[in-house]
Amino acid sequence: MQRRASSEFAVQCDDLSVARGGTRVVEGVTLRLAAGRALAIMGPTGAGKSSLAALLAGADEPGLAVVGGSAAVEGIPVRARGRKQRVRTYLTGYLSQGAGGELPARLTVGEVIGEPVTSRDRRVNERALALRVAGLLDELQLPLGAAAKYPYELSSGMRQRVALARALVLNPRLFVGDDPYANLDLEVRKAARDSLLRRRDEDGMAIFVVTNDAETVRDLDADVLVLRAGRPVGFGHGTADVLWTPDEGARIAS
Ligand SMILES: Nc1ncnc2c1ncn2[C@@H]1O[C@H](COP(=O)(O)OP(=O)(O)OP(=O)(O)O)[C@@H](O)[C@H]1O
Repeated sequence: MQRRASSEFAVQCDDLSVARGGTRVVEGVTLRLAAGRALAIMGPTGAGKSSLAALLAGADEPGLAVVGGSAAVEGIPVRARGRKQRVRTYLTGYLSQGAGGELPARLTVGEVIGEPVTSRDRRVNERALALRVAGLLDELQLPLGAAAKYPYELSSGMRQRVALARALVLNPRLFVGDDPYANLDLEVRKAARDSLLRRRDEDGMAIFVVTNDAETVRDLDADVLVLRAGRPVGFGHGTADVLWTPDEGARIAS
């Protein structure tokens, strides 16, 4: 598939509202994420963080829909269907919440990682793909031999890294990661972080993460948007200088 020129913003939402199964779970979110930058969505459980991430990543979930305002990824509206939708999902790497536990059981790890490529292009150069998969395994500190194994043969931390490799295999313009370091111990977490940062700094990949971990925010030098019950209640750069909406400011001070 042809790559398009990157647009000014990897993600642009204006007064966006999102419903899941008919219930509004995100209300009135306006945000910008530029190429080469990172944005962290924070907030308590049920705030709508995963719903927003899934919508922007183009998750295949029938009940998830824009019900107000607009959102675009790399300039392509998320409401667009057909070819535009395919291009948008091609440009986006998505690591969903719990992705490591939901890898296709019947594929080998090599096939799992390569699937975003093989499912889009049947005439793939197998050798080039095998090299790309091997490069990702190495980068994420997985043994080369893991490519021939099945997901159930790996630890949960290894499966999480396989899911991350799969999200990165198409060299996305936007990475959407929902709790990306779940199940990773400190050492491999550093490898995962370095892969994200290298793509951000060298290729201009934008990073959109759902996390409540201040260290992750600091590592990524991320802007922060805090959601509560679907509504934006705080915004800032890093966790130290978040500007709160008046209601939330009073709530936090009290
Ligand atoms: N698959 C689903 N179908 C319908 N409603 C859902 C689904 N998943 C989540 N919800 C609902 O959507 C709302 C927002 O949930 P969401 O998972 O987006 O929040 P979250 O901030 O990511 O929470 P958490 O930190 O617990 O993952 C919640 O009320 C939740 O019950």
